[in-house]
Amino acid sequence: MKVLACDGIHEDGLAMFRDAGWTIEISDPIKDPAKLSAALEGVDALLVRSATQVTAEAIEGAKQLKVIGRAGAGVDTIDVDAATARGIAVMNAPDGNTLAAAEHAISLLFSLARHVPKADAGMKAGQWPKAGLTGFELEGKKLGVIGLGRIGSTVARKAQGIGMEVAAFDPFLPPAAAAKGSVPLKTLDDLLAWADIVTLHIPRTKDTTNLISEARMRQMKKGAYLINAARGGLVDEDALRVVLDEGHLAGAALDTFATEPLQADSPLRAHPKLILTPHLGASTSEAQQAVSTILARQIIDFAATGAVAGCVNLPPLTAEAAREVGPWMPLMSALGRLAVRLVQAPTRLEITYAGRTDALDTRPLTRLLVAALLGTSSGRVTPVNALQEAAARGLTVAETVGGDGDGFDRLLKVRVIGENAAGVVRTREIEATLHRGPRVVRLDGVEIEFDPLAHVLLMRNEDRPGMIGRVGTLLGEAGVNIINFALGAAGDGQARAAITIDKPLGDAQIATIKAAPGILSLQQV
Ligand SMILES: NC(=O)c1ccc[n+]([C@@H]2O[C@H](COP(=O)([O-])OP(=O)(O)OC[C@H]3O[C@@H](n4cnc5c(N)ncnc54)[C@H](O)[C@@H]3O)[C@@H](O)[C@H]2O)c1
Ligand SMILES: O=C(O)CC[C@@H](O)C(=O)O
Repeated sequence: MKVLACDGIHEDGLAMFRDAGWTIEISDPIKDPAKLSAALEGVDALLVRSATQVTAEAIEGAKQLKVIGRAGAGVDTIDVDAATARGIAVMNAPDGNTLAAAEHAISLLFSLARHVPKADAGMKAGQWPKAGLTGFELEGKKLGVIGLGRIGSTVARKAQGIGMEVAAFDPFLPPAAAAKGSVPLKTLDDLLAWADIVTLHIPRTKDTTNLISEARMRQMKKGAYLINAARGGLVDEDALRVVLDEGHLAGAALDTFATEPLQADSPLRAHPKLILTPHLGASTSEAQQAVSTILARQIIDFAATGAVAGCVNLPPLTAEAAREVGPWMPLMSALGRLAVRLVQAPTRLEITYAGRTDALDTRPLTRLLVAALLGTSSGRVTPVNALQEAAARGLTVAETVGGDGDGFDRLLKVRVIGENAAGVVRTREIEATLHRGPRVVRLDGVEIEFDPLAHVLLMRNEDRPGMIGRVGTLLGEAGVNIINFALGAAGDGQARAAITIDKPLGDAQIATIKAAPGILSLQQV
């Protein structure tokens, strides 16, 4: 497995990849999508911070890429929709830099209150710039936090610690979290009108872009301050200069910008009421060590066991749950491939997990079966995009959990339904379990047992003596060994057989057996 690490990923995480046997390629930020696309050739996992933009174009041809890992929180630099459509998992490590980002926001708060950057610049320029740098005290001032998630709530706690009055706006906060928090919630309008300082801690999305528009800045108190250490594009930068010039806002501190790096000639750089830092929120050695190692653990485990943590486009699966579903995974893939051989172009798939299902997380199993079923025909389908692809291709997937295991500890029933070219609806049913490995135990209600991972011939024949011998002779003549011959009476004068063989048959050999008297159908799966 190979990882491409861009943007300066901390060595400790890279060492974990090396220890797990991965090959590592380290790169400076790759800004050109065509260059990134070329660099992704043969890469299984891409690691980025905020500099490398992972666009749809960049990952379009990345055949081997399985995971994009963001060593940090915001995934706005990654086209997650494009990654999902290509079946690529996107992971982040937001817990690793919460403290660093919160502390940086607090440092900007103090810098604004006490003019630290201006004082420092004046001193370095040979002045004694005391006059004009009178600040204000933070204790007793009102801090309005927009976004009370990991970073926002940490900022709130620290600001309360220095005696500030804190309130927040976060319409998406789960009610339980809102109820137990010590930070009162306000509407955005009320918060803007109430706060002496407003600090942003929300992701950049379609809905939050330019959230702090000129109109919103004008809702803030005259003489108030604004801090954006979350994401560029949340604040209208042109409007900010206008309200600062007019004196409506007294100052602002920005760590993040609509375009990064900020252009050398940006008018923001020269503004006397602005404090600027170059996206330093996560730049502590502790945070970089943490995000890199958290991400490495998540990606290594995902590749090795299927455990899913910190993934924005797959449901989580704990290591314990992954251990439980792990043995079922080869069976699911095999059943997906078998289902589509039985009914080509299916329109409906019904999966029932019966028997003991309490500890079984069925979501990854269903995704795996659907991925195998759809991936057989075309395109790159993985558990990440399986359900999306199913919907796009007109395949309805229904999952039922529970029901009688029919004597098995766990029994999996797969019904696959589709129409042939003549409009005839076909329904086939497979029942399978794990018993000394993957086992199909019934096919269309007939008890025949076989290993769906092996080379298998599925046969329908007239239920009369001599059939086994006839087929055995023909296979022997074809130089093929029979490993197992499972036969079951279908009750309609016909029998079903699953013949496990040691190597696949060629088309001509299949045609010869099919033509034998009494053989009604023969299919190699
Ligand atoms: N400057 C940096 O280096 C740096 C470092 C880390 C994170 N960040 C930024 O900080 C953001 C927040 O990180 P986090 O770990 O706290 O994320 P989080 O998901 O824990 O919290 C985000 C909060 O914002 C809320 N929210 C979403 N949309 C909102 C809206 N329109 N109005 C109000 N609240 C809204 C959510 O409900 C959530 O509670 C990240 O998305 C990232 O962009 C920046
Ligand atoms: O990697 C960085 O320096 C910034 C990361 C930060 O913006 C994040 O979203 O986690």
